[in-house]
Amino acid sequence: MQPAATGHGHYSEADNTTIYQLISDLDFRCFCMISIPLPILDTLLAQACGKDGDGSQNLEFEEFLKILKDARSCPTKHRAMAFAVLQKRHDILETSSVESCERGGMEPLDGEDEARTPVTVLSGALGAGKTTLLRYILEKDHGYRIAVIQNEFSDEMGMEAPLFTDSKGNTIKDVYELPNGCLCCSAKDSLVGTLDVLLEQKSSFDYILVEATGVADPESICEVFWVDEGLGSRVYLDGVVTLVDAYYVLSYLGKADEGPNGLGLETEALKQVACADVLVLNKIDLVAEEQLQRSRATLREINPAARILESRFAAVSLVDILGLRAFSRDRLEASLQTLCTNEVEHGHGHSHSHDHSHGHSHGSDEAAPCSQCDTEQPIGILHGGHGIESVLLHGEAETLYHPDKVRSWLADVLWEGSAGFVYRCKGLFRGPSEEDAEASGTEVPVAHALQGVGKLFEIEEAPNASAPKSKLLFIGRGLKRDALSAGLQDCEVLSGVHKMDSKFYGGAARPADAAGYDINGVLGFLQELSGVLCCSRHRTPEGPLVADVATAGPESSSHHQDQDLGKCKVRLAGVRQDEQSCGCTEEAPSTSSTEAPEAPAESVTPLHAFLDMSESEQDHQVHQTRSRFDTLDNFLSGV
Ligand SMILES: Nc1nc2c(ncn2[C@@H]2O[C@H](COP(=O)(O)OP(=O)(O)OP(=O)(O)O)[C@@H](O)[C@H]2O)c(=O)[nH]1
Repeated sequence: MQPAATGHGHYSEADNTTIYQLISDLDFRCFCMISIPLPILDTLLAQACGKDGDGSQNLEFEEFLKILKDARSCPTKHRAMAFAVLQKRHDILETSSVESCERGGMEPLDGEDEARTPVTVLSGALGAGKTTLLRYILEKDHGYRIAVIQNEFSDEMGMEAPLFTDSKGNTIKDVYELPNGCLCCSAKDSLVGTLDVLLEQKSSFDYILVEATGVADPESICEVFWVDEGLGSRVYLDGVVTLVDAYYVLSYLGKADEGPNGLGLETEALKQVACADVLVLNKIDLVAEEQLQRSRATLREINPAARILESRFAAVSLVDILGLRAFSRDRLEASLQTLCTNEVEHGHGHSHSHDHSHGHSHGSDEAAPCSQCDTEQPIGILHGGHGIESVLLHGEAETLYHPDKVRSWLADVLWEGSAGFVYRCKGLFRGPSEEDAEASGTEVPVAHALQGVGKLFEIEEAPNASAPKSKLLFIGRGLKRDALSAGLQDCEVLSGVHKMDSKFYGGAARPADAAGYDINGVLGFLQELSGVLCCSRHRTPEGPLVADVATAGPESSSHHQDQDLGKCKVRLAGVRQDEQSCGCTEEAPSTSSTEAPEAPAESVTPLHAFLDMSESEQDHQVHQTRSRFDTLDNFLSGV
């Protein structure tokens, strides 16, 4: 198959008849790496669908068609995430853990709530009191008709399915036990299946409680509700309630000091705390007040945004754990208000840490604003000796953040781990509305709500929330606060420039500023990555350079058969402006519209140079380059 390019460095406008051919020969992984402008996606889809009838497609083709449809069905603002879907499908990343951000419906949207059933996930370490809480809930007169999904980790550990009764002593029939396996692993499919079955007979209940095993990773469970589009239209995650055994909590969580290599159950326990919306510190009858205080402080350190309740035999007020709408945009405000921070100069790398376990605690039932931290500073770091930290980023009152840039940045943070391991993130930030950002960039700031669990996140406008200052909270392990701070700073809407140029440059003044490389570098990179590009380029009347990346195809599909992340890294590194070998220049080239782009003589960072770097330097380089690549995505999608 011959590419559409007419020769080295000579490109023609995309020829629709060849697009499908080109793309179908592409290594999908290469394809995934490229942001595809929507019109191109349409063309691809049309071409692919046109191919439908001729009986020549195979399984791979059908998969490809589905990918295209998925990508196309994403609203424009989610397109970047559609590519994550592609990535996921084809396991592009080493970790195989890039997850789709296609939200299945985690957050109850206005007007949709009634049609959907709330789900509360009960998590907590082994023996912390989950079943006790479940029983307590079911026996209360709460007005909900609750269905229960339980999960036992193994037959050996599993007992007879316990009998649950309601407030009138009647046996509850809607109790479903999932087969062997941990909910976050092998039993995940069973959970989806069980929910499907349950939802078929929705008339008998209006609330679902899922009790996870003590070793379940809550992130993975939340994904079920977030990622599964079919489910998401019928259920929403109301909140994650984590039971904590007051007797064991300190020793349990303290063990995580052993570091990432010593991960055992304590890591899951930490995650369960980190991901919680509500923490129930149970079994307080077994501990002295002093231990209780330290436990509260520890929990507060790990998850400063969660509400902490205390209980004996899980007796808590049900309004504090059910019907939380914890992922609701409008609830974010209140949850963020409880956070206090300490000082780090925004963007200047000057930092202090601050251990909240000393001097003051926040009380048990509600985190009141902290008197010691009432002067809000740009970044707050809260951490103790358990290895989990929280970083709270603050924006200046007048600073706006571009939602698409924030998405790209978060994709990098959550999927690439560029700023540590983030278990949970949430926040509100001020920025132009999506509409404004996509159109002319006229800014009428609105609040945008961020919710993230594990690698999944969602950003939505939150018109009802007031965000006088942007606040983003990250909870995780090994968080790099400077990287987080710098990343957020990169998302700022630059005054005066954004309005004029954001459509093309994602807020930066010039292409070189926006992406850190010029179009020759871009083309060289894409060419190297994917073979040959069909491109045209021209200058707009205002002067900026616009590239139409129509499609890309390899010289031969086998060329990329063995492409793995390592090689992608090298190729990605090839577009770095500071890599002389990539041929990039800082200024936008002055080539006229009729000129074909010159492919750089050497578009790849020499492998030996890359390999000679330390792992952290490599990661840094890849991170840098990926950010630029994301900016390139913005750039191209604005064309
Ligand atoms: N003293 C005391 N015991 C409690 C309390 N809450 C629960 N228990 C007991 O702790 C034990 C474990 O409680 P469960 O509710 O089964 O704990 P679980 O989290 O469901 O346990 P797994 O399913 O094994 O993960 C039971 O014997 C409970 O009666 C409490 O507040 N105080």
